[in-house]
Amino acid sequence: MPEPTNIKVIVRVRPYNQREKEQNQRCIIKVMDGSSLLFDPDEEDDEFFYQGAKQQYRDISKRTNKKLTMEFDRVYDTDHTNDNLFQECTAPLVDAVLDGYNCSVFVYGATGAGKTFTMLGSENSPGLTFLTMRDLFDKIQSQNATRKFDVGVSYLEVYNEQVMNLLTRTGPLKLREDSNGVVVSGLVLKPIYSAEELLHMLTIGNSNRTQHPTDANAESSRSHAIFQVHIRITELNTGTKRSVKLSMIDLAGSERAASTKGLGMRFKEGASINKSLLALGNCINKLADGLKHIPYRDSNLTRILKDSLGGNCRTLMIANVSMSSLTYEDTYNTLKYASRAKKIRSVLRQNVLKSNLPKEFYVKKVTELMAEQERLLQYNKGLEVKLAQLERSNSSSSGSGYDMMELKPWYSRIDAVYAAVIKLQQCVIGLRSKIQILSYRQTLKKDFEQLRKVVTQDQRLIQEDFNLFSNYLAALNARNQKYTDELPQWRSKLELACLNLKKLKIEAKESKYHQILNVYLSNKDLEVQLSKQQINCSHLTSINNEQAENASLLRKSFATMCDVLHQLYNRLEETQKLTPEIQGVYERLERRMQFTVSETELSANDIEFDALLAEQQQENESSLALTGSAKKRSRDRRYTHTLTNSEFVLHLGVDSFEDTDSDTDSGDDRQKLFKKPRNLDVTQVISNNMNCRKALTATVTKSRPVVNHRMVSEMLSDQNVCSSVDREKMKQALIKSSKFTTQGLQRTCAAAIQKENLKFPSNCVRKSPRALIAKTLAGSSTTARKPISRLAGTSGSGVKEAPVVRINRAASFRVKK
Ligand SMILES: Nc1ncnc2c1ncn2[C@@H]1O[C@H](COP(=O)(O)OP(=O)(O)OP(=O)(O)O)[C@@H](O)[C@H]1O
Repeated sequence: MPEPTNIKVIVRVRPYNQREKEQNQRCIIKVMDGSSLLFDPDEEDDEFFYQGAKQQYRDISKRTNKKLTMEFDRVYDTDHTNDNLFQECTAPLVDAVLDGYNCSVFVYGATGAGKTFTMLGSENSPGLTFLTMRDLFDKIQSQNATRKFDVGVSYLEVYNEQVMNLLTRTGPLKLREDSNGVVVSGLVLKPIYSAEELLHMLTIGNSNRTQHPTDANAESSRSHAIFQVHIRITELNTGTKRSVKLSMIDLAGSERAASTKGLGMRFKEGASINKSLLALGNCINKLADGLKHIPYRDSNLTRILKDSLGGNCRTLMIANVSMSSLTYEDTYNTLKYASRAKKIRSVLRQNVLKSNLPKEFYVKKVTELMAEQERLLQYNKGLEVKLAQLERSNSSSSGSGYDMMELKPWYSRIDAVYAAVIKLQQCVIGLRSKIQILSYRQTLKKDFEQLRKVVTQDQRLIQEDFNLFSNYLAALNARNQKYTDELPQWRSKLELACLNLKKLKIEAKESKYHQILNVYLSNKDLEVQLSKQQINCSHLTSINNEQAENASLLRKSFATMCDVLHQLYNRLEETQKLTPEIQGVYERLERRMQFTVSETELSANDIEFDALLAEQQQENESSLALTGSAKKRSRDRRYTHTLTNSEFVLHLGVDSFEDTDSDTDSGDDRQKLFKKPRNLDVTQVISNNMNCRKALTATVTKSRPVVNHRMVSEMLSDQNVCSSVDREKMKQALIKSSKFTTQGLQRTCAAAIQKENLKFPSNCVRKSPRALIAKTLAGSSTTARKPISRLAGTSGSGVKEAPVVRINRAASFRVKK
């Protein structure tokens, strides 16, 4: 709020100077107390001497004393120092400046009255400007945490009505007026960051000030000096900005030309000074009288001081006077002006920078905020209504509402039962997996042992190794037995857990929360299924690794044995020691090896196997997504499928373990699914243990007789066999024998011919059996028929028995390998 205030006026009385002392002038100022003085008092010993004798009567030529008592805000006697003035008068102005008020201090008085001494002081006694600026910077430093200060200074002098920049010694500068008041054109503020810098600027300006000695003052300032500090204050928390200025003005001395005895330039200076001071006096008078029109424009000094005198400014006027009667008139004038100035009232307000935003912006903003407040109030009301509804529905747990507090115990019970089922299921399946793997190892070791016995000639070694083998086998047996013994115990625990689960499900069905609980139970069932799948998968991986390892070992051993065997066979043959028994063994061996299917058939198997895996995978995935009856139907389908592919199931050995959902699966089903692994023999292992493939190829091999039939027809065409009788017999015999592949059959025939007709090289049997047969037929029908008759079997039992073929074994084996 703007506050009306008066200019504060203080009077400072300086002591006598040397000249005054010498002239023994009387004291015209008597300081009565801190705020009043008596101008031109009566002299205490006002004695009148005439011709050296004291007279009883007063000197009638002497002027009567004025004895004017004057009141000011403060009167400082001669013994007061600059520091006293600072503490009492300008220090409070510093606080006012930092509060956002413009402040001015100006000194007024006759030349030599002590204005410069008061404002600038001396080395020993710094003046008000120095003390005030130092205090200002101290206070700025102490407020740096909450406010930002931008400080700039200017130092001007008005000399002979010209405005000069004392800091840059430039000018004259022009004055103009704008909305902010009087502005000095071209004046650039000097930014200041420390008190020292500021005082340095002050010193520079003082040194540039125009001074000339006068009769009244040896260092008389002939200009008005205006030192201004401009401060922009930014409140860091609110961002509010203020722009203030503190002006320290040292006026040139008011003087009478007579007293200064100025001539020429000095006279002109004096006239100019007097003109500006006269204008100042006029302004003060009119301001004191409360007139509206103030003639500030009468001089540059009053234009510059416009703010300080009648504007928004807290102003301190220091009237400097001498106590000597030598400056009687000047002192009287000074005191009169000071008294007048005391009556000037100004209206103060804090300087807060105006925002550039238009009023409409704030109106709009306020409207928006009010609308937002209204919206939030409505929203709040809505929330309160919803909260009340929720509280009501919570308190009444009837109807479709449910109470979590009641459901929690259900969830806890279900979780506990399912956790037990999953854990026990893991134990049972894990045990079975171990038993199966151990059984497999036992069987395999036994088979190996038998084979080793056959091939090892050193009986002593056999005995030693047999002991080791027996120990190993016994250890396997013991472990297997341990697991087998433990299994029933775990199975019964699992069954008990399944029973508990079943009871819990029935209980849940009868509960009022059955819908929620059913969903929860279904999820839990899926968790059980998932756990089972994971254990199965892990078992399959381990058993598959073991089998693959053994298969590799056996394959290598068998290859070596075949080589040895066929070398022995050749030796026997060469030495005519080949007996029908040995040949029969070979025959059986070859038959066993003929489980290998053709490339085409393998591809077909692969495709079917992949399709089956894909189907299985799909079912697994869909079973996870199914719940309730849909899941049950899906499971039934899967079990049916598994049973129809029993070979596949057997190979995996662990496909079906107990199903926890025992109310949907019969015990028989489980029994069927729970088969022990097959007792594997050597040939099964050689076939890479892919019994599952064999099972899957069963459907493919069904078409084999058709293939063979076509092959045999082709083979026994007119081109190959001349006699229709032989052809028919051979055809029948070969049709019965479904063990030959197309190429195998041709080679068999070719080998038989080659055996009988040694002129044919043996490699023809392998490379071009068909050509060999054709050549034979073309060369000699009897020669060609000879092996054929043998092939057809002369005993008459050829149809029932497998044809006895004298095969070139080496060629045959080479082909197979
Ligand atoms: N209060 C004081 N105590 C002691 N000496 C003072 C005091 N005031 C002024 N003087 C002395 O009086 C002399 C004149 O003072 P100063 O120069 O301040 O006068 P002035 O008013 O500035 O004169 P001008 O207007 O001519 O510049 C100086 O020598 C100064 O030291």
